[in-house]
This record gives sequence, structure tokens and C-alpha cells, in this order.
Amino acid sequence: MLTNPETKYRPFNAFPFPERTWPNKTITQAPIWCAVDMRDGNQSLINPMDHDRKIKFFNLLIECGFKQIEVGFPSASDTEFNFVRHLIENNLIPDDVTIQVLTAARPELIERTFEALKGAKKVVIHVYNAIAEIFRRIVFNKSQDEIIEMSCNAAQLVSDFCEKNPDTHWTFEYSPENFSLAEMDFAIRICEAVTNVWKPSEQRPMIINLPSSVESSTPNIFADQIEYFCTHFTQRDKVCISVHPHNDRGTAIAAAELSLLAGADRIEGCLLGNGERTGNVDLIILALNLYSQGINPNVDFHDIKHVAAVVKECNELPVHPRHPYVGDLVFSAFSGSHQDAIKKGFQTRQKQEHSYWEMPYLPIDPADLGCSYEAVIRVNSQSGKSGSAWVLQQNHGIELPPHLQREFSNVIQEKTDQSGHELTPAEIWSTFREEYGLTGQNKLTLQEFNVEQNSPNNTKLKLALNIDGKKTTMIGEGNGVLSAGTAILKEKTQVDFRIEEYTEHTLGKSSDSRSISYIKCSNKKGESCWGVAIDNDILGSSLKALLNAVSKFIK
Ligand SMILES: CC(=O)SCCNC(=O)CCNC(=O)[C@H](O)C(C)(C)COP(=O)(O)OP(=O)(O)OC[C@H]1O[C@@H](n2cnc3c(N)ncnc32)[C@H](O)[C@@H]1OP(=O)(O)O
Ligand SMILES: CC(C)C(=O)C(=O)O
Repeated sequence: MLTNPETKYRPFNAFPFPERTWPNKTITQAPIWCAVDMRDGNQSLINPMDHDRKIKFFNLLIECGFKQIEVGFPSASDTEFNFVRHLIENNLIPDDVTIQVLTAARPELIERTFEALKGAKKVVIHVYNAIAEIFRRIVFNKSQDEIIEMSCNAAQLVSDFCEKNPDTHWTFEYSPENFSLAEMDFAIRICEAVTNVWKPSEQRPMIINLPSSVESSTPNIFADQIEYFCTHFTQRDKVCISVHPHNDRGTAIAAAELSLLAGADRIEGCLLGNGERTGNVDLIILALNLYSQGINPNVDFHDIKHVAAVVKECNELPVHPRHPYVGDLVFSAFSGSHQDAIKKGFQTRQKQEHSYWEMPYLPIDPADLGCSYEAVIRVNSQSGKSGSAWVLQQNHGIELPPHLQREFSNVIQEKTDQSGHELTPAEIWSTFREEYGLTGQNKLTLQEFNVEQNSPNNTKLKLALNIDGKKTTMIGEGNGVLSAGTAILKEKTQVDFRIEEYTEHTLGKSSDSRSISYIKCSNKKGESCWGVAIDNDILGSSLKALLNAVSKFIK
């Protein structure tokens, strides 16, 4: 039996901070990014990355334009240690990239970490220890002062190692782990103490990284914590403030964005949000959120499918089809009213005078991420007339007349209702061809024709037809080719019909483009049929479309 939550859980103990200013701010520029996939991401994998997967991930992060990359926890294992050595010894770190490594505040781990870093050009040396009350009590059994002493001793040791390795450009980073669970004044006190040991300067800059190691509150509270820290930390101008949001409540993105309003300069996270438990904040989402607001994120995801494929391979984890910007379904509309709006959006875009992206239901242009427009509309039983019309337009250049869109949509609806499945573009195309006579398997097929224009209002047409396999030649007259054809077909088939609608256009833009004609005929019983045909010339396509429509009246 479940216990009542009120007897088991307590609400987050937020602190009052009415001086907050972040709600009135907006984000105007990208933060400094640090990708921690190869450390925080890696430590959460079922099978941590081996050397080859790490190299692949490192190269991907460089391709995407990350300039700070946490490459590992060198004291954790030989794989981690050797990987860092491999990068340094083989000169694999571009000059504009700084590697970052993590160590706990333990002397033997710090020593091993510096061994791994010998000969590196630029390094962020990142030290952490947990500071929240529950960790002080349960994990360390230490008082606040003892925890400060542990951090400062570690900071001093790090500083000594840096002094001994002056050829490397060092940046210090300190993370008061589980900052967001800690008492704010204690977090500030411990960071002031570490800063006093490190004495940051231009030569030895310092980052204070404020993690929500376990996300435990709503994102506005995290933003308050960040603003409180930034406004109460006495050496704010000497340090870069970084955040490291985890996603336990599913709000890491919001927490990261609000923390930028609250004063953070830098964000640590992972591609696709990999990381401990529910993951770290997803850097792809954050960057593309900025991009779609007209802010240059300073990282490049122009081929998002490639990025996702490498991340999937290295992490051995799947990507959810609804994952923002990346999932297979995020640029696809199945539902009719969405499809209609998107189709109209693309039509409007061809005529619009400005270049801004204004597209119903598509907050970002899929083409900017290397995705095609083909899949923005997919067809199932939730779809409407614009769905199948879009598929024909995108794949075959076909511009269905509005009434035919409606009629074809009913045909497709019947199929999707029956099958319960999506119809692929190939299935939609073959249904269209069968339905409107484009397969060439009709009662009436055209062999040859000849047109004589006797006067502006008199056309003589000679048609060589195949009717149910038998060849017949007939002659008829009318005020145009279609009326002459109608006269011939009425006589030959004994069907009393008339042409209700006729449209044609070229398929493609070159001089040898083919023509497509659409004809709707109705008979005395009030039945109507559409025929469609494609031919090298417009007379051929219109006569064939007529035959295709009339064929349907012949049982
Ligand atoms: C929030 C984070 O993601 S922090 C990063 C966490 N990442 C990892 O742990 C991955 C890499 N880690 C490892 O491979 C291993 O933990 C190692 C090799 C580094 C260390 O392994 P071990 O020596 O077995 O230590 P273990 O992992 O059990 O750590 C627990 C000990 O470290 C202490 N400790 C934990 N964090 C810290 C810290 N930041 N600073 C100082 N001591 C710490 C604990 O109090 C405990 O000490 P105790 O045994 O005296 O009680
Ligand atoms: C080491 C720190 C930054 C960390 O990974 C966390 O707190 O989640």
C-alpha cells in the first residue's frame, strides 16, 4: 500500500528573494558552452565509452564548434587516463579548444589527474565536493567548517600543481556539488574561501560552477538561487559563473534558460541530454532555442541527423522520436488542420517579401538542421486534404485542383481508415495513379490523334482508340479539341456526359517539361469522375485525361 506523500515527502525549502530581477530580463546572447558528455555523460552510461567511442565523440564536439570540452575523469580508470594522454601526446586538441577534466577533492585523485595532464596547452582543472547538509551529514559526517577545509586543501593542492606546470594555461573550476540543495549563504561562504585560495587572475581565471546535481525545485527557484549567488558573492567580477543543471524534474532546459537571465555566463550540459539519471541539460535544445529566437548560439547543428547518429552510437542509447529538434517525428504533421496550415505556410513563403521564418507549427526551418521538407507532412487517418496533396506536390510536382484534393483525400481516408496505418508517399502515388487512370489499364486508351483546325470555332479531331483491347478510329468535330473528343466519346460509349472542370500545368520548369491535365466529367445520373493524364504535350495529356475520366463511367 502506498503511503500518503505528505507523510513521506517535504516541499522544497525555498528562500524568500523578493529583490529578484531576472523575470524582467531577456536572453540576448549565447552563453559559454561546456560539453560534459565525455565525463558526466560517460559516467552514466551502461558501458562507458571506450577509446574509439571517446575519440569519435571528441571529434563530433569539435565539429559542432564546442570550445570547452570536459574530456573525462582521468583518475577514474586507465581508459580515462590514457585517453587524456592520447589527446595530449598526439596533439589532437585544436588550439582554440580547452579541455576540462574533473577530480574529486581528494589528494591522491588530484595528483593522478595532474599526471594525466602533463604537456597540455590549455586546461580547465575542475574540482568538486558535495556541500549540502544531507551530504555533509550522510556522506562525509563533517561540519560546514570541515567541508570548507576539505575544499580549500584541495584548491591549494591544485594551485601547487599548476605552479609546478607553468607551461600549461590553467583555468580553475570549483563546483559546490548539489549547490541547489545547499544553504545559499554556506554555498557563498565556501566559494569565497576557494576563490581566496586560487586568487583568480587573467593568467589563471576561475569558474564557479553551480550545479543542480539533483534537480529538486521549480526552475524559478533555481534562477533565484543563481541571482542570489551572483549578487551576494563578493568577488563576482573575478569569476565566470557557470551552471550545471540536471533534469530530474524534467525542467533542466527551463532552469538553464532562467539561470542565464539570473546572471550565469556559462552552461555545462550534454548533447541530447545524456547524463546521470534523467540526464544533464540538453545543449542541442538550448542552442537551437536560441537560434530560433534569432540569437547565434555559436555552435553548429546544420546536420542534426549526423550529430544524433554519432551520439547514439557513442552512448549506445536511443533517441526518442519526439526529442525536440532531433527526433524522427518532430518535423512531421499527421493531423489535417496542421497539414493545411503548413501547406498554406509554404505557399505564402514563396510570395513573402521578408526572409523571416513564419511557418505554422514549425518553430524552426527543418532545412537549417539538414532535414528535408518531404516528411513535414505524413498521411494517416487523422490527415486531411492537404496531406495527400502535399505528398504528391513534393514528390511529383503535382498541383491538384482544389476539388480533386477533396475527392482524392476521401479515397485516401478510406484506405487509412481500413488499414489503420500511415500511407507512405509510394502508396499514395500508386493509389493516385490507379484511381485516376495513370496506370494505362483503362477501358479507353489513346493510340493516336490528329487535329485539324478548320476555323477558330471548328476543330476536327481524329482519334485512334483502344476500347477494351479493340482498336477503333473515329472522327468528330467541336469548337475545340476537348469538345470534339467529347462528341466522339459520347457516340462511341453511349454515355451522356459533360466536362465539368479542366485544369492543366507543366510538370517541372524546363522547356521539355511534360504536361499534366485534370478533367472532371459528370453524367446524367449526377455521378462524376476525375481523370488525370501526363503527356509530352498538352493536347495529349488533356485527351488522355478525358479518356481516363470517361473510362470510369463504363462498367
Ligand atoms: C555529481 C557528480 O557527477 S561528481 C562525479 C562523479 N563521478 C564519478 O564518480 C566517476 C569516477 N569515479 C570513480 O571512478 C571512482 O569513484 C574513483 C576511482 C574516483 C574513486 O573510487 P573510490 O576510491 O572507490 O571512492 P568512492 O568512489 O567510493 O568515493 C567515496 C569516497 O570519496 C569521498 N568523496 C566523495 N566525493 C568526494 C569529493 N568530491 N571530495 C572528497 N571526497 C569525496 C567519500 O566521502 C567517500 O570517502 P570514504 O570512503 O572515506 O567514506
Ligand atoms: C561535478 C558536478 C559539476 C556534477 O557533475 C554535478 O553536480 O552534477
